[in-house]
Amino acid sequence: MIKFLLPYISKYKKDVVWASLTIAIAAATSLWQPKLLQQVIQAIADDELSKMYPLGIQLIVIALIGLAAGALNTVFSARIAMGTAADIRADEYKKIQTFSFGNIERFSTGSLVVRMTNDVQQVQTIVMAFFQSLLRVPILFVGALVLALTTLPQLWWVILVMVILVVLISMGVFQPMGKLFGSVQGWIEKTNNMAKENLQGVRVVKSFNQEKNEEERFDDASTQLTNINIKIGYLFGILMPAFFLIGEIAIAVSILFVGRNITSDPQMLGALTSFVNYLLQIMNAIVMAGFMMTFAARGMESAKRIMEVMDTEPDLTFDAAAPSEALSGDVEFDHVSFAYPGDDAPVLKDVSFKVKQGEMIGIVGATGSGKSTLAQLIPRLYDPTEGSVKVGNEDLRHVNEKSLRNAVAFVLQKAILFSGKISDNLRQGKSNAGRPDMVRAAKMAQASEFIEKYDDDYEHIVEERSSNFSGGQKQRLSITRGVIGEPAVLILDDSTSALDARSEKLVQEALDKQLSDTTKFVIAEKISSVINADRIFVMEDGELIATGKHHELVENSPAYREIYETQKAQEVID
Ligand SMILES: Nc1ncnc2c1ncn2[C@@H]1O[C@H](COP(=O)(O)OP(=O)(O)OP(=O)(O)O)[C@@H](O)[C@H]1O
Repeated sequence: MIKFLLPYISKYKKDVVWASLTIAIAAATSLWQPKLLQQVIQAIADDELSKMYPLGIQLIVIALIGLAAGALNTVFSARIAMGTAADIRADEYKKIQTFSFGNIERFSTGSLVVRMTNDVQQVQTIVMAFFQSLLRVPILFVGALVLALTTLPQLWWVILVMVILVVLISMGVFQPMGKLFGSVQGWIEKTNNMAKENLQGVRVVKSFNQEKNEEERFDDASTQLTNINIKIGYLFGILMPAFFLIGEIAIAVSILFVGRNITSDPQMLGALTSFVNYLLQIMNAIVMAGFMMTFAARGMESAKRIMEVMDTEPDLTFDAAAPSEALSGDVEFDHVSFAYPGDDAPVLKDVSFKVKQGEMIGIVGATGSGKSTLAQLIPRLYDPTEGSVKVGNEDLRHVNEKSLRNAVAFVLQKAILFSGKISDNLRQGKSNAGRPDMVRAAKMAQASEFIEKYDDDYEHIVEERSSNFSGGQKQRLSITRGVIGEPAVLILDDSTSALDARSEKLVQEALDKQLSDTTKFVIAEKISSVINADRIFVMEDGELIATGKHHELVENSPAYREIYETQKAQEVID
């Protein structure tokens, strides 16, 4: 953890120096106070009231210096802790941006969110605690020990017994507490995921009347989290009274052994008072060290989880040396097989085809046959396990990332828009798009009619999770974003499913006419959506079992004929 944190903390060298200095001053003042108190008591005992004033003033000044040093230390520690946390969060976010789909799926989005928020918060807490107690613990411990021993050396054994007892109890309590803190993180992640899933799927929850079930599921996880926190509370509950008891017994024993000397030796009263003070400071230092270790255990767990993210190599990187170029719309799969990362079963098996620029390809097949998977390899969301994928006659492993992103637009069935304005979302497809580009693209996607009804048309707000648009509207906006950059290759993955038949036909006609040079892959459930395609690919269990025009396939491919006839019969029933 130290190796991980050091480069971050070393950015705040000046604050580290100031935090250390101020805490050393604060610790020194708390060691000085009992000595002054001893002198005050001595002055009272000696009836030397003239000494009282300067001593009283000294006490107040020391207390004020201690207070100011403590306050300043909090400021410097907070600057280090918050700065470090912000830098880690930014680096983690940057790292996650380099992740492939596979990387993100392996962590799960919920886990990545907790690792970027709650775990960073834990690290921030430990850094803060560290700088607030960094020098305080050793200075207090050694200082109070030496001062106690010089004040009443005959009571060395009281100190020894107390230190042994406090250390033993600390070890017994802080160790299980550290373990419990570790498991708290896992349960926070689980409850966060549950809350996220429930809120995102709130329509399903409500329409299937699942509120009660969801509540129970959440309650179970939340109860587990509560139970762990209660156990931590119990341990704290034992810890504090145990320490107080040890402290009180140590004080009582000290008084018992030297108290009777007070009448014969008046100096003994002041010495005893300051000894007792130092005893408490020694105990304080050990307890603080225990807390630090527990915090460190929790922070370590979080730092480990952050480091896992930072140490993950993106399993798909683009060739930085590849030159930027305008790729043509030719697409080729050469004996491509593919299994999802972490899965052995191939989802695509030895798929080969060549598509010429400007062709329109329909892709049909049963659900789970591998249509979307095939499409995802074209913008290189994954690399094939075997074989190669080429766009513009270039193997994607040797293509410049920007060139590929400019060449291939992918429109998903589940339209995802970002909060902001419609225009912001469209500019994701073409960064310098002006209003005429937007109007032209929206017309192609049959989106202009509804966008232009808004007073602020293309500047209309997209709310979080695009909740102010219907499913069909979202799909149209998503298609608009896909076509606005006039890509060399356009993939529509079931992305007209929420459009009525007439709108779907209009979109296809517009794409045919206005994007005639663009290669189009249209994945469709209904054959009627791709009946006019230049070629139709038929997928079955990850294999490309037939290709051809509609009438050819009806004649030559029994699998295609079966799908077609089933759908035709269904249409008659409908
Ligand atoms: N991210 C993933 N990780 C692991 N397996 C996956 C993943 N996505 C899909 N699969 C599996 O790959 C197979 C092919 O899925 P794919 O989504 O490509 O099929 P599809 O033909 O597009 O289906 P549909 O018509 O239902 O969209 C399925 O068996 C599916 O379970």
